[in-house]
Amino acid sequence: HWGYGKEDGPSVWHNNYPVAQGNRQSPIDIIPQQASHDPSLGPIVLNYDQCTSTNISNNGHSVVVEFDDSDDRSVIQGGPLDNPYRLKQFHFHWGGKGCHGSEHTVAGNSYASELHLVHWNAVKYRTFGEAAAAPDGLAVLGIFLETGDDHRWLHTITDALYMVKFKGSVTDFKRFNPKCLLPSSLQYWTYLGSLTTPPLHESVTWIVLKEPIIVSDKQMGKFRLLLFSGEEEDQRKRMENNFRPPQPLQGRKVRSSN
Ligand SMILES: COc1cc(C[n+]2ccc3cc(OS(N)(=O)=O)ccc3c2)cc(OC)c1OC
Ligand SMILES: [Zn+2]
Repeated sequence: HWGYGKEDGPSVWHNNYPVAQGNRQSPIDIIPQQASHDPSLGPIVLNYDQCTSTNISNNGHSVVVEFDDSDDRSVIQGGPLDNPYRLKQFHFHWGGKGCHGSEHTVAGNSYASELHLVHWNAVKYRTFGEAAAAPDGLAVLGIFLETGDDHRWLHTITDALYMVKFKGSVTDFKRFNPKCLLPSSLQYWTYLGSLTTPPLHESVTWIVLKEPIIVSDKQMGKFRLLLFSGEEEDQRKRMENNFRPPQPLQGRKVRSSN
């Protein structure tokens, strides 16, 4: 199976997932000066108010908050998107103590962590899996986390992490509205890419916010109490550095909202 270690990490994923060497892989290094400003790019609109989070779990790669995506209560639309895309889950990628762990980088600089809100095109496709295999199936909103002061609302998530320490653990996590994790500006970069973990499907319209949110070292430290390993495994492997490094741009254009 795949992971983030020396033997099973991003450098060998192509053995089982050849698309890893495809021409629209993610993440990428975003170079702001090379992004083309596109006045036709409208603002992104997030309707998360009826948000319907269901549970929080440790899938052995990250911590994931799932949503009930049986209707259009939580959607993202506008910007580069032709349809509303339905929120399915969000999860994080982070580094080791004091190291950086974001997936996208900005002019070669990485942030402490990166939050991904994963949405699927329920107008054109019947299921997430079907959408995940289609070039316009998914839209992932990426938000950088930078260390500084405590984040007022991230506690709701970090306080629940002890309940999902081991791979395969899941617990109820209701009525969490991810709107509280957004920065003040929704200015973004957008480009066509892929899932950043296997199966690495090239089905993602990426929308990466320019403004990071600020979280404390202490809050980031709680993510590192999670384990890649299951309760029954004898070696405990701390969950950290669960990020894929930037991939070749392959001639793609990154567009910038104004
Ligand atoms: C619910 O069904 C699926 C769940 C998943 C779980 N999954 C796996 C990998 C993912 C990688 C992701 O990559 S990221 N880091 O770019 O956001 C996002 C969501 C993911 C969700 C994958 C599927 O097919 C690809 C599914 O359809 C069969
Ligand atoms: Zn991700």
